[in-house]
Amino acid sequence: MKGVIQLEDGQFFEGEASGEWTSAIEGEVVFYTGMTGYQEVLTDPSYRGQIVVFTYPLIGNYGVSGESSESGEPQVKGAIMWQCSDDDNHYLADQSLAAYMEEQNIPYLTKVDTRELTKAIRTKGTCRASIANEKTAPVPVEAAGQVYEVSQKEKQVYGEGDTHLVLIDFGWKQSILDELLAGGAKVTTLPFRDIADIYDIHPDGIVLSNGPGDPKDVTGYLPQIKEVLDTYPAFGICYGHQVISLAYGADTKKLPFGHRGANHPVKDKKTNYVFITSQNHNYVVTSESLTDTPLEARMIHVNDGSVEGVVHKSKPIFSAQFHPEANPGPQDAAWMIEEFFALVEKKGVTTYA
Ligand SMILES: NC(=O)CC[C@H](N)C(=O)O
Repeated sequence: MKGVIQLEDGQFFEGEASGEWTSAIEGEVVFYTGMTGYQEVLTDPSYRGQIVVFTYPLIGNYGVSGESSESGEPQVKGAIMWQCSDDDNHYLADQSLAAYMEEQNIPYLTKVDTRELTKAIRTKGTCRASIANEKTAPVPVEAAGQVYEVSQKEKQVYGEGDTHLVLIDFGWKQSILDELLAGGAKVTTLPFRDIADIYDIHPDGIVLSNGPGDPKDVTGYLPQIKEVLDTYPAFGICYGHQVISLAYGADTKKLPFGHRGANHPVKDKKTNYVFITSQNHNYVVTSESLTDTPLEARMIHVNDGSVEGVVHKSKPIFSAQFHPEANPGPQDAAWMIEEFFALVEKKGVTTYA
């Protein structure tokens, strides 16, 4: 059956639809360049409500496994691929990607020229798009507040380690929790709306999670978040990094088409090392806005010079715009999580060098 994705500016790309739809599926369209990691992308709460274009032509070649989801449900609104595999030959696979997409009711198009579509997004910038059986113009509204949908309602405790960390929930990924548990922590996940409860928990440190949409959606909570940051050692990942920066008075802006993939080079200004990172973000902290804050840019994206991580000049607080927990992607930045543990456990901060 025919399927069409149309962008806000009227450009459209035809392919095959995974179903017959009574109305168009709409969302912000973004592209992901990794060859692997499709299951993590589809289930990462940071992708909430987005339509993801996979630029690598064959998606799904190692199937879908119960172990690899980043949350309990698919988070994307839809997906665009050249080819979606109906094979699942990997020994850990439970089902093929095509079967998973159908079972989970994720609308998708195949046989779309994803390279051409990606070039259109790069030229026009991130925008809304619609997927339908016939050409349909998307309604040009800006979706907002997805972070309120994905941050869980109740706090929850995981693990029994001696180091107690609170994971501030803006829509945390399973692999961030897994890394903290693997490091030997007991982890309490706490919805950002309940951040004031942290003083009853008395953690050794806090991790601010990833999350969907614009970090300014949580502007009303920034004064409370700053007080908490002033009190506990903190590490921010992606959305968490943006929130730390906003809380200390820096600003964020939307990139023209974001960074999403598994091969983004980042330079650490402290050591001059460049490492390859997994990324998934639309927004960045603007470097000029850091000038009058107690933060400084430590990590820089090698391709476009944007801020990829900050460090507080006098407090034990640092952050990454990328994903040190990887999943999908390379684990070159895993040292940052070790560094955070060292900071919290006061063993003296190490570096990966
Ligand atoms: N992965 C994330 O946490 C994404 C952060 C934010 N939603 C952005 O797009 O920039």
